[in-house]
Amino acid sequence: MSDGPLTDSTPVSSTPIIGVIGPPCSGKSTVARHLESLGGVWLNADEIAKSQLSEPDVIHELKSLFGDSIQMADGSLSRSRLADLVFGDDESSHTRLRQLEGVLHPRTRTILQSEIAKAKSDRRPFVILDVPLLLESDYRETCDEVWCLQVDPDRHQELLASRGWDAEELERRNARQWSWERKRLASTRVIPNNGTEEELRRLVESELASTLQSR
Ligand SMILES: CC(C)(COP(=O)(O)OP(=O)(O)OC[C@H]1O[C@@H](n2cnc3c(N)ncnc32)[C@H](O)[C@@H]1O)[C@@H](O)C(=O)NCCC(=O)NCCS
Ligand SMILES: Nc1ncnc2c1ncn2[C@@H]1O[C@H](COP(=O)(O)OP(=O)(O)OP(=O)(O)O)[C@@H](O)[C@H]1O
Repeated sequence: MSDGPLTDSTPVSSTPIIGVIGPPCSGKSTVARHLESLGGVWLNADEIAKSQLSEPDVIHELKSLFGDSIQMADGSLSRSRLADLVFGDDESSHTRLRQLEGVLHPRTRTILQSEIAKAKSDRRPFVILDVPLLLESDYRETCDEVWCLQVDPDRHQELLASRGWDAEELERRNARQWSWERKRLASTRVIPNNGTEEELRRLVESELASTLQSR
């Protein structure tokens, strides 16, 4: 492990951007959280997209697209109702997912780009770009490295269970993403996550050291 995060001597251009991708519920956020504890700036696209769902103009636009039933009594949008509308395997679900992405992705991209620019100007040691659809949304060229989580099927079932997801929930989301093989081919490192969190943390530290030393 290098002697700690890079200091202020980090030239602006050298803030490396590490993309983290992998199947749903495979450990991306766990990896990103540990990288953040090692000095990185964690940019979480899922959380940014979720935050947009409480913006009044987004609520208005999505209600006009999908109807009032997506809004709950407290005025917020129901993510589970939205998931049921967009993650089906019929053509109308595909259309609705494209409509939802059309509302959320441009906003998410603007925020991500602004946060990346800030991290560079602040000469932060590195940025973690935690974007499930990183490749599908053309962020590959933004990254200096892309780490792809790998999880064995049995282990994946355990992680899914800890989230309360069944195989069907995983499949309906997987079906709307690139295959794991295609993601691996576009990645610079594969991060197996088939052991304990401590083993994952140790692997993350050694891969980060390798990434920073190769700069
Ligand atoms: C439909 C929504 C409201 C469901 O919310 P929910 O809390 O159930 O899921 P959450 O947002 O935490 O996503 C969990 C996982 O689902 C998968 N997923 C989410 N959106 C998509 C999508 N558009 N295409 C494929 N997979 C997706 C990802 O693996 C993600 O990590 C939400 O997924 C959403 O708004 N998706 C559209 C915006 C988007 O594309 N987000 C991904 C950021 S790259
Ligand atoms: N090595 C591990 N040992 C035990 N639990 C783990 C391990 N890795 C991840 N988990 C747990 O599995 C669940 C999914 O992990 P995480 O949220 O990091 O996945 P994710 O890929 O970010 O999910 P999403 O697709 O929703 O973004 C979490 O409850 C997390 O605590």
